[in-house]
Amino acid sequence: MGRLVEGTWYDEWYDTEANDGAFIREDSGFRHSIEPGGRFSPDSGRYHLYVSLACPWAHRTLIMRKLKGLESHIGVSVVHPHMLDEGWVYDSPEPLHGYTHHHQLYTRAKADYSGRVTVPVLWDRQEDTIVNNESSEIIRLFNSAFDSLTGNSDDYYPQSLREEIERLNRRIYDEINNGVYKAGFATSQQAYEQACRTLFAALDWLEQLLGERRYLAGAQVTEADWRLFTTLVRFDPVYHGHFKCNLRRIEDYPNLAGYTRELYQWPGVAETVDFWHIKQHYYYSHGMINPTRVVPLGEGMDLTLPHGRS
Ligand SMILES: N[C@@H](CCC(=O)N[C@@H](CS)C(=O)NCC(=O)O)C(=O)O
Repeated sequence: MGRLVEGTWYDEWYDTEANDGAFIREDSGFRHSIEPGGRFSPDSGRYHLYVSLACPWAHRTLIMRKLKGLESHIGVSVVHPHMLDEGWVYDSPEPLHGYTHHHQLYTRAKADYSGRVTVPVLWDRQEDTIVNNESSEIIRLFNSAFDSLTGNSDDYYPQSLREEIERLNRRIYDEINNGVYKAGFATSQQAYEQACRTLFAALDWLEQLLGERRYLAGAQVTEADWRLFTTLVRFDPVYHGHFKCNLRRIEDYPNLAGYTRELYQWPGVAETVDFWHIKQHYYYSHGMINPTRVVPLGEGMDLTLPHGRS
């Protein structure tokens, strides 16, 4: 774990001291768009996606790449699950530049880059730079920018539901997606308890909502569901133990459990879920939380059982 400061790599853990033990996530640094006729146009083979199979943010982009039929148009490289003092690394050199370290991509894009070095990264081969490293924006690019290329016009961010999706995303991001990290990375009792209680209040809210609606925004699956799914699928095997989010398991929530199973069983989605990477990454990488780096055996609930939602 570390960061770049003016293009030089420094090994350091998150600084929570300045914030009374609370973890505060840094904003992503590259935020370009892809549009026909723009600087970055939606061409086949032009873009490459760098991901971790463990990372819930990167996982969103893999799901959207799959659902939108982009696999033959956008290549993928996967980092090793252990993120240690050199940050994310590649088992074998990545195909575009032969780099072994993910931070080399950041300094390739910006020689004096300062900030965290995260996945996912969407890379442009043509300009040899990072288009975007913010998953919430990458999934929206995937949702619509390449439709004329793929002929796939499935819409996970439909105009008529945008307001509701944004409302859901805001609370789910803050209290659940990022909420598990706030609980897990907290270094004071108070910061942990606050994050943990807020997280479970939000899960209780969703349990009720999913008793009234098939999917979060109503009758159709939207990006809000996929953004939530990548946290839910990691919850019982990792966040419940490793991040101390242990007031309840997802399996203890009938609606959330069925919903997680349904989304896992959605065509193409199970192939994007890799529990070996997920467990290895969290339990092995965070030495300050799990100093022995022993990885537990359990994988949480059986996601292949009938989901029972209709
Ligand atoms: N806001 C970013 C967050 C991405 C993120 O934090 N990824 C984690 C992996 S789960 C990472 O690469 N962390 C490395 C670090 O913080 O140094 C997004 O959603 O794309």
